[in-house]
Amino acid sequence: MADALLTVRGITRRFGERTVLDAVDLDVVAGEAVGVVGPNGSGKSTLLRCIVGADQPDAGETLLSGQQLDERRAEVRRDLAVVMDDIDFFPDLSVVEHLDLVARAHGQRDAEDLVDAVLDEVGLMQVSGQLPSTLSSGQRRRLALASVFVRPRTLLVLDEPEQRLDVEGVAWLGEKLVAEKAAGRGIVLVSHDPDLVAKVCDRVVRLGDA
Ligand SMILES: Nc1ncnc2c1ncn2[C@@H]1O[C@H](COP(=O)(O)OP(=O)(O)OP(=O)(O)O)[C@@H](O)[C@H]1O
Repeated sequence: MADALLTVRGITRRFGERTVLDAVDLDVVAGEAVGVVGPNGSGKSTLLRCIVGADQPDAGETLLSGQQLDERRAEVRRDLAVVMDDIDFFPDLSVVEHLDLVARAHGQRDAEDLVDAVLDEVGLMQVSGQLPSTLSSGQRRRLALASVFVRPRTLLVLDEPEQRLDVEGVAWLGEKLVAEKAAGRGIVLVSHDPDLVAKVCDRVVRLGDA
């Protein structure tokens, strides 16, 4: 059995009387992508929030590489790359400065070359000197994705990463995520794009069928 990067057991989340997640299990091993799909309101984002520690489940546990998630530990933060809702950017740091900050804060060697390569890959080179407030919504999404690809990562947790990307952007994202798997990384992908899920995911967990 390959290394278990993520083990989710019995995650249950209730809001008032409503049980949104009822004992959900999910495993991701190295080099594997698991899709999480289901209709609006079925609990996909809630599940991801529980996995990354942004929300507290009523029951169940999440293990990263066999250990409880503790975001205070630098090695845990290094392993886990997350793109959820729009991330907040520093209003006074340019695109390249954001990526440089993320790469250096995570101790990446050759940060400058890495940032250059990712800027090129995500199509932000031309706007690299601009502030986030001057980017289009799709460009801001690309910046959020670029932030993941300039940092170390073992497990990617992505909530609708294709949002607001153009057709070429979604095609690029699919190729990139397949390459991430080939590099031995694990992926949890929430998406409403069936083609992206089919291209990237080895298995699918469906929520909201109860
Ligand atoms: N903090 C909260 N308080 C009350 N209800 C909440 C809270 N967070 C989520 N919910 C409810 O839980 C349900 C699941 O929400 P969630 O955002 O996980 O759905 P989703 O599957 O990601 O939906 P979408 O496809 O629209 O993104 C929704 O009915 C939502 O209203």
